[in-house]
Amino acid sequence: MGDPSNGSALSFFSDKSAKIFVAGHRGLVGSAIVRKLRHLGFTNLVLRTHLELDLTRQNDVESFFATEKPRFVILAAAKVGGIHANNTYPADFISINLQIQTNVIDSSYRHGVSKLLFLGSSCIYPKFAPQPIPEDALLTGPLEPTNEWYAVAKIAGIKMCQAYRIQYNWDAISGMPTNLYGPNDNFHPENSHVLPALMRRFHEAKVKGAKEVVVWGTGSPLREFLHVDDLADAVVFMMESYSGLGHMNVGSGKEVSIKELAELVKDVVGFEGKLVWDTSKPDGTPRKLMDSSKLAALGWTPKISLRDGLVDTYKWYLQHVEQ
Ligand SMILES: NC(=O)C1=CN([C@@H]2O[C@H](COP(=O)(O)OP(=O)(O)OC[C@H]3O[C@@H](n4cnc5c(N)ncnc54)[C@H](OP(=O)(O)O)[C@@H]3O)[C@@H](O)[C@H]2O)C=CC1
Ligand SMILES: C[C@H]1O[C@H](OP(=O)(O)OP(=O)(O)OC[C@H]2O[C@@H](n3cnc4c(=O)[nH]c(N)nc43)[C@H](O)[C@@H]2O)[C@@H](O)[C@@H](O)C1=O
Repeated sequence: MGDPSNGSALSFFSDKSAKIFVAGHRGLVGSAIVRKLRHLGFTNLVLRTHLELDLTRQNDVESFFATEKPRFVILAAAKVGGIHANNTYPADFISINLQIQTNVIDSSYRHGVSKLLFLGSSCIYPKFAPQPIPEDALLTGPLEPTNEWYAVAKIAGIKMCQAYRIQYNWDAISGMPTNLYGPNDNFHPENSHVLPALMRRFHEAKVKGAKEVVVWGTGSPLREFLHVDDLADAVVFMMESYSGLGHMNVGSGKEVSIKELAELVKDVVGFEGKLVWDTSKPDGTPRKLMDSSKLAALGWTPKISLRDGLVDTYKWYLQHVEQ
């Protein structure tokens, strides 16, 4: 067995015709990765919608890999949602995610994929982790209860990549993004994350001339936001430049309170009424700023400010979601 921290020396950028399976290509993250890969000149992307290939079905995933034999896999398919969805559908969040990632990681290995990147989330860390959160805070304390089922699945994904690297010297890496936003986000009123939920609510209130908008929780939790185009840039960067055993944090390094975020979204959307806080809704984890210095030391930094990213996302929302 070789050194599990080395993995493959194959360059991702050297062959733009290499077959790449981007799982979850219609989602927020997958669609940004596809945009980035196409922009870089990659020509051989293999893509399947959920309807065409349900990744929870082991036999179908197995046949897909046996037929398509991709060289690279970027796993951005998952059951995803905000605090309410995570808290309401714990069985879906743990079982669907465990199934998708187990099927895709194992079939990728067995069908000769050269390198796979698995995406987790900053919710893998303990609720009261040191801030900013270093990668080695993983499994040092209890999880935030509103998303522990999803977090346990994501931790299992990291460990599965590590186990396959250790046992088979296979190049599977994991990236842990912070809270993301951008084009193709989920703008569902209840099941989405805070940023798209507020953008929609403020927009609808502005259109209707409402006097106030309800925002969940106390407004005091702190969150770190990253535009999904920055994440896609980090993903291709890691595909080229990182082949290690440890998972890698991917954040903007900047945090805002939910109250500050709400004021910013309100301003970008142009809603002029007031905010009302519904404290019967959960705050979730009080703070989760990640320490992304490991990735920065390899040479990657984010480029899009929160305000610029919000303006860009609101333009997209007006063109694509608003009726
Ligand atoms: N959004 C965020 O703030 C964050 C996301 N992440 C991670 O990034 C990754 C992508 O998330 P995001 O883009 O936001 O999620 P989305 O919900 O926007 O997209 C998820 C994608 O997964 C696909 N999918 C879901 N279930 C299945 C299935 N059973 N079979 C096949 N495809 C399926 C969906 O396909 P279809 O469209 O065809 O239904 C969709 O394209 C996830 O691993 C998530 O944990 C990490 C941190 C933060
Ligand atoms: C990315 C991450 O996303 C989830 O964790 P979260 O960071 O808590 O995500 P959230 O965006 O849903 O909420 C952030 C904060 O914002 C507040 N908040 C206000 N008003 C609304 C609102 O209208 N909708 C939502 N969803 N939240 C609101 C809300 O009460 C909370 O204090 C994980 O489950 C997990 O999926 C994960 O990994």
